[in-house]
Amino acid sequence: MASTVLQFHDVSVVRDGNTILDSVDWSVASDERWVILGPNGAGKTTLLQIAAAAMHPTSGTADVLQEALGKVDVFELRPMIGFASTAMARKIPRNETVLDVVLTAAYSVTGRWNEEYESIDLRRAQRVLSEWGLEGFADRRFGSLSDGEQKRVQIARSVMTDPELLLLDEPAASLDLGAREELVGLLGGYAASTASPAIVMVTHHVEEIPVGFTHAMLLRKGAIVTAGPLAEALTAENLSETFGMTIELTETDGRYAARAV
Ligand SMILES: Nc1ncnc2c1ncn2[C@@H]1O[C@H](COP(=O)(O)OP(=O)(O)OP(=O)(O)O)[C@@H](O)[C@H]1O
Repeated sequence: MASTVLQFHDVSVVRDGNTILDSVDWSVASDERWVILGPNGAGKTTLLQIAAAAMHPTSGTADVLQEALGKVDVFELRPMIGFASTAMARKIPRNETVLDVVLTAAYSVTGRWNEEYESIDLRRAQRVLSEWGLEGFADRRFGSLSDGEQKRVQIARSVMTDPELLLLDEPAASLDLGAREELVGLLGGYAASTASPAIVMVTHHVEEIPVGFTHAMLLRKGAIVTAGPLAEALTAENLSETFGMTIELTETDGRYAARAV
């Protein structure tokens, strides 16, 4: 049975007198796959930071994996959360091998030092690499990979610990069309598996929503425009309100495309 992995009640974040998140109520169940869309500065990354137990709300309550932020040791919570973002990627040493980038997730570190890895970790890392289309890449240096390959390594790293919640901040940003399609296809396959955790993905483009994603949140100026099942939330009308322009939305075989009218 599905359990609740995120429960936000009246969550606000204020920084330097600016309201970055404004009274957000949100609930995510373990079998849901969410996409979060909104203009630059809408608060998407801030929302993800709270979901990652990396930031506390200024007011309101946020339960992550059924633990209330502020009352739980976040260092116990974080290993159960996979988080892939550009900020995380910057911490990965360029000369680290792909295998070590993924393996070190088991120890919540970046950069291999003298840890002894169990063979079970090694086998899991190799399986995760092959699931993300990275067979044959184990010995390559992270810095020598293409953007698309690096993004897939980051996701492989974030699922290495078998998390209960997977957070992806713009996983397809800067990818060319082929690399994007490859990644969106892999994410769709991953999302379809009942063994996969709850997923929350921030993106700027509806074209990057994998087939099988179930829910959407549209954010504007820190406030929710709409949040709910994908078919109800992701409409031309809601996108137009979110981006402040008239937008046309099309859907073909579970993939979306949008443009201004
Ligand atoms: N520590 C901070 N102090 C002051 N302002 C901040 C801080 N962190 C974020 N902000 C501001 O909060 C707003 C929301 O930022 P956030 O990164 O969450 O937006 P976003 O929707 O992810 O944007 P983008 O799509 O451009 O990545 C921005 O205007 C940003 O400048």
